[in-house]
Amino acid sequence: MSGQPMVKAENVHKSFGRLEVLRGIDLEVRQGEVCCVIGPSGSGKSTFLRCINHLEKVNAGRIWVDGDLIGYRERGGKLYELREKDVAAQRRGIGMVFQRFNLFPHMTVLENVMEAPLRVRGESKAEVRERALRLLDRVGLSAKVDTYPGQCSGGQQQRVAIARALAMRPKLMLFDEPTSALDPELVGEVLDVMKDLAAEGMTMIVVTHEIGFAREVGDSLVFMDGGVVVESGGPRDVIANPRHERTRSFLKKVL
Ligand SMILES: Nc1ncnc2c1ncn2[C@@H]1O[C@H](COP(=O)(O)OP(=O)(O)OP(=O)(O)O)[C@@H](O)[C@H]1O
Repeated sequence: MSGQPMVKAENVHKSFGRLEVLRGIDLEVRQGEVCCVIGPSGSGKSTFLRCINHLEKVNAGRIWVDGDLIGYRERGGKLYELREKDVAAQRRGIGMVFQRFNLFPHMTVLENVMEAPLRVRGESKAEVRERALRLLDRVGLSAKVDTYPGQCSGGQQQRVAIARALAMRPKLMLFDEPTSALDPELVGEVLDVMKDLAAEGMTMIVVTHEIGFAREVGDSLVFMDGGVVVESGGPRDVIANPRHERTRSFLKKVL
């Protein structure tokens, strides 16, 4: 395992107007680690994920992904914001899966997975197509490649969204409550795909309410509340022996 963390966040602050949402987040995620993030609604989990790929700009603090400072260039102790095309290049290395799948409804499943690589890379259509088909096979959707998102279940659409993110060959995957919008019977099929990804060594940060998944698949568990990391550690440890009262009372509600 390399010495450099895949993700390093240092004293990250983010406010929306007067609302201070992140109040000094520190976090390190190693290469190949599955880091699960839990916490009450409004604690800043989504905002933190969005800061990692610069969908939100931090007000203070820094985030590095694979050694790259996200959104900024540092020179002479000062930070300069990167140009949009450089931010876009950084984002290509970071796959994100949202609660709502946001697929293009007028494109087939296969076209959805091919869209981004065709738009940004100099690969041939045949290469992109082959990779997209392989990824759709991997998420169990070979039979659905020529259908439209509207003809797929929520679980299938979310698996397409995962394949779409993987099509950019990310080094890091961010999941923002990927199963919260699904009917309960469809949750397992999405979690299984994520489990496989984890087993293949993908570095993942997963905001989730699925405590079972965090316990079983997570290498680390982070409990956020009020815009700070209240505690973190091995998932089984944090779940069985929370050190803080806030973690204890949150877990009591969700377990
Ligand atoms: N673009 C925005 N503008 C203003 N307020 C925002 C914005 N994005 C998030 N917020 C506010 O920031 C706070 C934290 O939101 P965030 O979505 O990060 O929390 P969360 O922990 O992910 O919650 P949940 O579990 O409900 O998704 C909330 O009060 C939310 O209303």
